[in-house]
Formats: sequence, C-alpha cells, structure tokens
Amino acid sequence: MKILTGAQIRELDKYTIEHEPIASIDLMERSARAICNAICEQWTQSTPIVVFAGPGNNGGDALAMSRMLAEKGYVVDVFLFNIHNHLSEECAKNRDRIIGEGLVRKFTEITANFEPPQLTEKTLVVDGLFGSGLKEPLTGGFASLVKYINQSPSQVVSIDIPSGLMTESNRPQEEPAVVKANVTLTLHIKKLAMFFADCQQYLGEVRTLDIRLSKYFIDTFPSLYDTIETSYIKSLMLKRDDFAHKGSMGNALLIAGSRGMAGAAILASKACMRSGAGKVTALTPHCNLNIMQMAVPEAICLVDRENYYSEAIDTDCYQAVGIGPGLGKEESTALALMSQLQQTNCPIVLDADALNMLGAHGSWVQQLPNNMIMTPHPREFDRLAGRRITSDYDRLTFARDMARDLCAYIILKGHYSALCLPDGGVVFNTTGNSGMATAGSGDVLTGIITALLARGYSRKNACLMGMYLHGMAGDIAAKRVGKESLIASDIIDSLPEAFKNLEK
Ligand SMILES: NC(=O)C1=CN([C@@H]2O[C@H](COP(=O)(O)OP(=O)(O)OC[C@H]3O[C@@H](n4cnc5c(N)ncnc54)[C@H](O)[C@@H]3O)[C@@H](O)[C@H]2O)[C@@H](O)CC1
Ligand SMILES: Nc1ncnc2c1ncn2[C@@H]1O[C@H](COP(=O)(O)OP(=O)(O)O)[C@@H](O)[C@H]1O
Ligand SMILES: [K+]
Repeated sequence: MKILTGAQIRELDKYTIEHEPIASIDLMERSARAICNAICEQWTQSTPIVVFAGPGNNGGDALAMSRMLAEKGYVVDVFLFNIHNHLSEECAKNRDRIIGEGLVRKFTEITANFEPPQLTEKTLVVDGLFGSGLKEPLTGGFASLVKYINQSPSQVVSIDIPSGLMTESNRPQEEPAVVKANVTLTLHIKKLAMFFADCQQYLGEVRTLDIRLSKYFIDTFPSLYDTIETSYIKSLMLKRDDFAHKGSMGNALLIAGSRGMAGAAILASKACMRSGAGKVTALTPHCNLNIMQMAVPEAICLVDRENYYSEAIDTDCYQAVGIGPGLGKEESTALALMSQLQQTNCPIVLDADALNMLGAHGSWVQQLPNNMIMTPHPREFDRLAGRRITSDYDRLTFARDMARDLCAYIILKGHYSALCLPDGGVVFNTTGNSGMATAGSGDVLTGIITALLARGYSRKNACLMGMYLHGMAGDIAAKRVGKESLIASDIIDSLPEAFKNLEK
C-alpha cells in the first residue's frame, strides 16, 4: 500500500470528490459513519463520550460522528473550538446540523474561555481537534487542552491522527503537545509518521478505516513511500531448476566473526545456508575455526591468521559477499575492509561493524563504490552519518539522501524496516515483531540477503525479500516460542516455514 504525504492526501480527497463524484459534505458523512461504527464496535452505549472538535475538517468529522453516536443512543458532550471565529465550510455545516438536531446532550462552541469537563475513567474522549491539516506544533490553549486530556484517566480515540502529531516530520519537543491516544482511527491510508518508532507513544492501536477514496488515484499517483505486499514478494520468487546443482545455486561468502564473536558468523552462515544458497563460505579468524565447523558443518571455512579479519581476499568465485557481523573494529580490519570493497565485483552487504568502521572513518563513506547494500540499525546509521539524528523522520530523510548520493540500498532496521533505494524511493517492511529485538537477529538478516543475492536476485529484490522473509520467520518463531523467549536461532529455524509460505 502506498503511503501518501499530507499534501497528497488532500489531492486524493479532492480527486475523489471530483471524480466519484461525491459532495465533500457527503464524503465527511462517510468518514464519520466509519468512525462511528468503529467506536460502536469497541464501546457500548453506556460509555459517556466527550468529543473535542477543532475548526477544520478533522473537527467536521468529529461533529458528524457525534451526531451519529447520539442517534444510536450514546450520551455525547461536544466541545467545538472556534477561537479564531473561522470554521471550514464542512465543519460549520456540521455544527449547524448538530444544533438543529439537538440529539447530543451538550454542545458548547468555545470562542474564548474554556471550562474543561470532568474526564473520568469511564469517559471515552474522542479527539477531533486537528488531523492532516496541522501546520506546526500546538501551543497555548490547545497545548493545555492536550495536556489535560493526557493527564485524565479516560480512554482516548483520535480521529485520523492524534492531534498535535504531524503526518510526516515530528521533531523532538521539550514538552510535546500531542494527544496520547489508545486507539487511532486513521482514514483510508496510514500516515508516514505511523511508521516511526518515536511516534508510537501517541498512536496506540492504529486501525485504518476504508472510506473508499479513489483507488485509481492511489494506484497511479507516484509516491516516494510504499509498503511491501505479500503478493509482490511471492511474485519475485525464483524457481529452482530441477537440474540445479550446488554450483548453479550461488556461492556466498560471509566475512564475519572475531575472537569472542564466533556466534555472529555462525548465525549469519546458518541463515545463509537456510536461504537457498548452493554454497556458503565463511571467512573467520583461526581461533573460531573449530566452533564454526561444528556449528555449521555445511559451510566451508577460510581462516584469517589473526584473531580478527586482517586481510582482504580474492572474491572472484563468489556471487555475493556479506561483511560485518561480529567483525570487531581493529584498525587493520578497517583497512582490510576498504581494500576488500575496492577489489570485490559482486554484490556486497555491509552490516554491523563494517558500518561502524566506515562511520569511524567519515570520509570513507563518500568513497564507497556504487551499489552497496547496507543494513544499519538506527545507531549504526547515525555513526555512518557522522552525527546524532534526533527524529526518525530526519533519519529516514538522511538515509534516502545517502542512498541516492551513494547509489546504495540502505535498510534502516526497526519495527518497520525501511529500504531506501538509489532512485529515492522507500519501501517499508510489514513483517516482524518485538520478539526479534534480541542479539543476533541482524546477523540473520545479513545471512539471508547474502544468500538471496548469491541465488541471483537483484539487489533491490534481495533486500525486499530478505526483509520480508526475516520478519515472517520472526513471526512464525514468535508463534512457536513466544516473543519473550525468542532468540536469533529461532528465526533461522523458522526460515523453512517462511519460504514454504511464499511458495504457496
Ligand atoms: N472531505 C472530507 O470530509 C474529508 C475529511 N477528512 C478529515 O479532514 C482532516 C483534514 O482537515 P483539514 O485540512 O481541514 O485540517 P485539520 O482539521 O487537521 O486542521 C485545519 C485547521 O487547523 C488550523 N491549524 C493548523 N495548524 C494549527 C496549529 N498549530 N495551531 C492551531 N491551529 C492550527 C488551520 O488553520 C485550520 O483551521 C483529516 O485529518 C480528516 O480528519 C479526510 O481525511 C477525508 C475526507
Ligand atoms: N520491535 C521489532 N519489531 C520488528 N522487528 C524488529 C524489532 N526489533 C528488532 N527487529 C529486527 O531485528 C533485527 C535487529 O537487528 P540488529 O539490531 O542489527 O541486531 P544484532 O546487531 O543484534 O544482530 C532487525 O532486522 C530489526 O528489523
Ligand atoms: K485528531
């Protein structure tokens, strides 16, 4: 599903209104009906409802929904904030309707002073103050109202997006004036901010309500942001030739591990073997040789004479190279890494310490050959970027720019890992769960993507499929062992099931 910016969503609304065609007041009626139904599914008529409506169409939605809830027998008190004496056309129409019908218990239009109502544990607050039209952080009376809502013991439902949260960029504020919702009922399309870790505290459970906005517009309008679709991943699956042999299924090399970090190399190699590569070779320090051979007997081992990776090797016989898990940060490792990157011609995945070493030698990042695949978690990305980035939106923007400048494929890892492409596009992954927040799960991803590259997937497809399979294997593992007990090896053990799901 595409993710549209606030400005694009406005165009989508406009297009739907013109081409369905439907009057904007009727589209608001449709949105309000969907919101009303979602509330009725979760809260009974005995729940007292307090609605805070703003001056724009988010407020209009809230007013129309209040009327519908009242028609269904809910007790609804409505506060409409009209402090600048200006309401959007549809908001004003809905105010008139609400007053005309007289079904809500109390309707108050605030033009100056506001006496806040009592909000109890039983109350359901509906937040319809601001939606996708918010231009800057809330201040003054609105900030105080948000604070009042957040300090109350009431449950909160936000319409479209919690008021105070911007649809895209949200920089950290000292005292953020953003409603903390229990449930966000977002209209038709998830907003970009909903994919960021630093916005989650405001969103609660996000439910997307279908309000039948133009499918044609969504399908044809170019968008920078997209999410992975299962059907698309399935369509990418390469067939396995009946006459395949290990030499034709890809030879993958992993450069991983150092003294005390054999585990990273083991996890990456095992994941690589389980992801379809014909042959996997691990280059690892001699001190890890025995454990590697015992733990992953299927992999071939090459040894570095030091206790860490110290020398680049010839990679002509490999179809993909993964470098970084557990590599350590010795200076000679960093030098070997750079020399390796210069002399390797096949696709390369850079992860973990490989990224940390690049970050530590800032100017090296700009010298990277084109087409690198990088899989940083947020802190690794900040090191790569050479500065501490304070918001997830800024980090994504930085990663997008870097992917374009370096012609690289950057997977910014997280709950919704984001693949930033050389053409400036971003694709969010939708599989995976918090059980995967456990050491070594990133090493598994490196192994998977390296295998897919060796198998012959393009860089873009290997990244998309790798993220998706990794998360799906994590989801299968979580069902089996639970999120608390999940460890990285469980993700590897679930890879066969994940692949089988894609073959269905
Ligand atoms: N046509 C329709 O009926 C539809 C309505 N929708 C609803 O409309 C909303 C968007 O409506 P609008 O574009 O009117 O925008 P909003 O209702 O989000 O807010 C616009 C109002 O807020 C004011 N404002 C902006 N930033 C402010 C700030 N920092 N402090 C104080 N006031 C501020 C603006 O001047 C304007 O009066 C969506 O979120 C959704 O709820 C659409 O989603 C679906 C279609
Ligand atoms: N809460 C979460 N939801 C979904 N995926 C997660 C979550 N936490 C971690 N992951 C995934 O697990 C992996 C963790 O990678 P990383 O931090 O590099 O681990 P390590 O360095 O220990 O191997 C990433 O692919 C990330 O997307
Ligand atoms: K809202």
